[in-house]
Amino acid sequence: MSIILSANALTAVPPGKLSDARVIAPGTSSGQTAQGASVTNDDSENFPVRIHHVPGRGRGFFADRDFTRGDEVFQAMPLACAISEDWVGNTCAWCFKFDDRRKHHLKVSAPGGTKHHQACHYKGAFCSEQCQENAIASHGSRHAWQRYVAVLDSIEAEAQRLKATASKGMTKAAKGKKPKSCEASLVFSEGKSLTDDVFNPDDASDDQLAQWIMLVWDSIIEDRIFIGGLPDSPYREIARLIAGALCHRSNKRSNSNSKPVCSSDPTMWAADMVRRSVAAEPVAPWESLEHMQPNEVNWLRSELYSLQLTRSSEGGDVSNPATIAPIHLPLVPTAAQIRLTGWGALFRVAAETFWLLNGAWQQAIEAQQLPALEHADFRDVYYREMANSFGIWDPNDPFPSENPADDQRDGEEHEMLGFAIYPTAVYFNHSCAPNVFKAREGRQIRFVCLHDIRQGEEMFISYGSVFEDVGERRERLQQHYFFVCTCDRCVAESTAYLAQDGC
Ligand SMILES: C[S@@+](CC[C@H](N)C(=O)[O-])C[C@H]1O[C@@H](n2cnc3c(N)ncnc32)[C@H](O)[C@@H]1O
Repeated sequence: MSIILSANALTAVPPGKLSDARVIAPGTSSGQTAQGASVTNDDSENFPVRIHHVPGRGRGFFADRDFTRGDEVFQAMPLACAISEDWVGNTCAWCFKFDDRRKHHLKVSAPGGTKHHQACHYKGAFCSEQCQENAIASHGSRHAWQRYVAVLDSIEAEAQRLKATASKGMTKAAKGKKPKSCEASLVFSEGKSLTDDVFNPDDASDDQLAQWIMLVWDSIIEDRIFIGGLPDSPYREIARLIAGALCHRSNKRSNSNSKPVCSSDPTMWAADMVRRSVAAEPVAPWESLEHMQPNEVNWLRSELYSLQLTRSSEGGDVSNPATIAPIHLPLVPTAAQIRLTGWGALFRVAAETFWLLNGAWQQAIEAQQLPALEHADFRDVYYREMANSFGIWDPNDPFPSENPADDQRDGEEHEMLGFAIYPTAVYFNHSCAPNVFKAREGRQIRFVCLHDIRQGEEMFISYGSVFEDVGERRERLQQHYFFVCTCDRCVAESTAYLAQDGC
């Protein structure tokens, strides 16, 4: 992907256009398309890639036939996207076409507003009536579309309210009155009362950690922790992206004709999802999101590790794990601990984003007949967006570039207009010497071979720049995607580096 994690991690890169219902026939080359091509749930053997598990990397896409440079692997369609606040007026909300003069004249606005309100407080714009119709159709009905826009409208109203409340708080503080918040000192207080009631997360299984996270979130909701904070702009955009995904799910659940996922074979359902998202449905199916790596536990482990490193700089030796004091977490986290400890603070941004969306959702529920927003539903999308979403870059990179080295650039020096979840494309692992290129065409991403690829080889994209040195690349990937890159190039370069250092 040019996975770019949006605000967080992988904002994968460039995507494409829709609505001409094209599917790449398996075995055809770039540009050759076929209406309703034959990738179906019953003949996934025609799907040109297979999903296999790779030790240390999880699932990955492997070529199921020989490809030559320039061949298209498949095309992917987003399930949900968010245009960044800075570019809402310039970017078509459907095909992502950019206009630096903000000439897209069809505004996305909630029904019933005044003319002034509609002109000034729109949630996006379309470059053509066709794009507007495509967007409405993607929600299944005009009513469902209006419901989605109403939620976007409420997010904006809620954000304005929080901004006003925050600036009142600042005025008070400036007059010498303390703001009510008790988070002034985010003390790292674990270890102060080491008892049997604590555990070391390094010793806990992923399932145990997932259950512990549930307890933290139950308390966040019950005790209304981190409520009223205004998350930064990228997280407000994530709130919009989650709103889009959850509205699609609500539409899906009310549509009794929707087709269940019937296979446990990952290649089978990937083939089915790609076929449906490109040919049959104008957005990727909701179930495709549920197959994606959830990332929440990986995120927590990575953040806790960073906290340990921060502390280690005051005495521990980062290169010697034995000197890094373990973090102890309470088995039953209390509201006070979540509010006041360093580990509790790790949940702040997600919680603020949840409360923002929840406030908006509450406003929209009654009029729009939406089900209540559960924190588990929110987290389902929030943590999957991390390390799994693709950046929408402008300009699109053409393929091939005049300079072949440019084919490996991943949005560098481009403007990121927003980000989107392409659930059928997330099985491309990363390599710092990728063999697949992400080419955005409007709303779609076409995955195109950078080199000849033999049947059985793994297919890789890059999750960001491949022009840094191995240390910088690994650090960025660890920070944004929570993994130590084990691609052949990183392994070779780090081995050469250690050999040079006499290690
Ligand atoms: C977008 S997902 C790719 C699909 C993923 N392997 C799965 O099973 O769903 C990104 C995740 O794959 C793994 N990954 C991708 N490329 C890797 C690499 N070069 N080295 C190690 N892990 C990698 C990491 O866990 C990363 O967070």
